Amino acid sequence: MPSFGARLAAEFAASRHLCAGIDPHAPLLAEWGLDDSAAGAERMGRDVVAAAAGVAACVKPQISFYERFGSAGFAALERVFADARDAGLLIVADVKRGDIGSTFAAYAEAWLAPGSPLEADAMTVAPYMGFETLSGAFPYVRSHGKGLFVLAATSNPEARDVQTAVRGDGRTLAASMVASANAFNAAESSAAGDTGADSVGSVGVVLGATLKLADFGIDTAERVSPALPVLAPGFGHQGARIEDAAEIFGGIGHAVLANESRSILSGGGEGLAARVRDRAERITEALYGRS
Ligand SMILES: O=C(O)c1cc(=O)[nH]c(=O)n1[C@@H]1O[C@H](COP(=O)(O)O)[C@@H](O)[C@H]1O
Repeated sequence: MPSFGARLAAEFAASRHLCAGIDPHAPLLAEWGLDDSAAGAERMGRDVVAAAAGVAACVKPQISFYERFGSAGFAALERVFADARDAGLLIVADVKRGDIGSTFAAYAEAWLAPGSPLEADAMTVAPYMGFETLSGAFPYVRSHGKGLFVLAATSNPEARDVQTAVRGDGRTLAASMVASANAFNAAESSAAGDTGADSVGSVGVVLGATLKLADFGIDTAERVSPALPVLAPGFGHQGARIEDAAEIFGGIGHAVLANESRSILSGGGEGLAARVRDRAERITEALYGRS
């Protein structure tokens, strides 16, 4: 299995940078004429997968909306994942897990181990118990083509106080997560002898598109090798404009996955495919000046 970074690099080479969010909020299910149930959430998820196939780089199911329904929700999610795998879409499980190392390792097993019922390609992780607590996921990253997206500078306004806090070494908490992800990727690529100019790391960060990243101590002009994958939520409903992606992310924009969830899902199931295609074209145009 190629590394997650290599699989992302293939998506970027095909100019695919959209991450289609699967967030079955109750009001959206109602708008789609679906029940607020595991079956409704499954239908919406599978429809997003069908619309995103060949158009988006990945789908990002937000697990909370499935967890609401207990075991039925997880069974529904397994079928959404199966469709995504069949469609060749990368699956980013938005689980935002974080814990002491030994427990985190079990979360990593649940979401990243080959053959696990909920096997995804990458998961979102909360590093606020220490970046090193994430190490239980590293064997899946190293040997099974899996990836992580580490929360660094999140799109929500409440995050600012915590994530701009300055550590003893002078770095903001957000910038230290970026540095840790870059250091992991650099060490892995040199161990693997994969230092090509187009190489992409397997451990990325979450940077909200709603933010002025400089305020978080993040230097977007700094191009690193391997490239740092950036999962960028905040477009659409939270106010950031996909047209501004190049301006927001600067030199690190070429490895951005632009996520939109509610703005793609709202308006009912009918126009879904057109909305997904529209966002995919717009992000390509924003990053490359063409669609
Ligand atoms: O990790 C995430 O995906 C995430 C991080 C962040 O900083 N902000 C953020 O909104 N998200 C997720 O991205 C999605 C955004 O949804 P919309 O605002 O509807 O596009 C939700 O699933 C959030 O949980």
